[in-house]
Amino acid sequence: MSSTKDSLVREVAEKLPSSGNKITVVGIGAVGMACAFSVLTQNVSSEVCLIDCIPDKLAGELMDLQHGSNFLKNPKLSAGTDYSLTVGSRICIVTAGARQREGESRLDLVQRNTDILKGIIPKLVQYSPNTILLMVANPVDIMTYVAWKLSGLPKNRVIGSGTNLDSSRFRFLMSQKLDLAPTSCHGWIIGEHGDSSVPVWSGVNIAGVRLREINPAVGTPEDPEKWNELHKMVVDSAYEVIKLKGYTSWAIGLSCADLASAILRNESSVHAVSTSVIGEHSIDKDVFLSLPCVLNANGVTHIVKQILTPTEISQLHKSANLMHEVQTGLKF
Ligand SMILES: NC(=O)C1=CN([C@@H]2O[C@H](COP(=O)(O)OP(=O)(O)OC[C@H]3O[C@@H](n4cnc5c(N)ncnc54)[C@H](O)[C@@H]3O)[C@@H](O)[C@H]2O)C=CC1
Ligand SMILES: CC(=O)C(=O)O
Repeated sequence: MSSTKDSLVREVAEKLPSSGNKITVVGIGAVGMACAFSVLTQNVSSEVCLIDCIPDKLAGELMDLQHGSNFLKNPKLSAGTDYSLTVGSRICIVTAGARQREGESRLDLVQRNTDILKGIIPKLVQYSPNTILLMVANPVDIMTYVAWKLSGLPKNRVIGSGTNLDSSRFRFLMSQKLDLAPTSCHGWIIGEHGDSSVPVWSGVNIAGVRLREINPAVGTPEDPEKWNELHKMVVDSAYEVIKLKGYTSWAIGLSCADLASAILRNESSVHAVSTSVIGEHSIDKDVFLSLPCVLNANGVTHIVKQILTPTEISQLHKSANLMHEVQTGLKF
């Protein structure tokens, strides 16, 4: 007797195994789930695979998302500890790792998270040799360098979420000070995603009107309006949120969905992401830091040659030197 399904539908052609826009999220803690949720609710991808080392948590998160399928666009979801599930991923978002406890800096996590990546990156590349790695675990610039080394992938396909988040925080804070929408406030934070990040005050503008043309002291200690406090608030943001709720999640999840969308849609849009910066702005260290990058289906294909002031270049060099110093002591 034929099954109900066989009586209902007749196969006329083979189903394709994948949508072609599969995203894997490794590490399904607060950040990983915020990434997955943002990707799904914003229709960035219709196929999401979750990987972690805790089977029950994976099963629970998978069921919870599946129960919401009717309110999404019928996504194909999978989850497990077995990396064969990740096969054919266009993007792998790597959030697995320890997070800062209150008072810890991102750099304090470096060896712990390097050790974790050793067990993750080779397996991702084994099952998805054409993938783009989007690194999120902290300290993200160094983890991006480590992932590049462990993966054997070309540099353009190993990207760190970098200061896309810091730039968003900056633009939000600007919007509060000017009573304008964040998307109308233009400003870039480059360098380290962390304490040595660099605000590009020389370029901060609204509708092409640079704030430095109105007030040449913007972003300097001499400024009576103390605009430079905005950058301090950006640097303090993660510490503040971690103190209040234990971790940060929603903004980084949205930031990663924004980056994944640029890649899958082959947008060639410009984002502050962590990339190899040796040779940029005379940096002579083999480190990854954020600069404005053109993102598309081949990862980072161009770096925007931002015109920086001598102060901004010197701050960027400090970021690069710090990353290099920490990298030199790494065991991997
Ligand atoms: N780049 C950025 O802008 C941001 C980075 N982060 C970083 O993201 C990372 C994750 O943060 P949370 O999600 O809050 O931490 P969490 O503790 O909530 O989640 C981490 C997850 O990783 C999993 N994991 C650990 N080792 C693993 C392994 N070997 N294989 C697979 N899964 C493994 C854990 O089981 C857990 O589910 C941290 O390093 C944090 O500092 C957090 C916010 C922003
Ligand atoms: C934790 C972290 O890196 C952030 O929220 O910026």
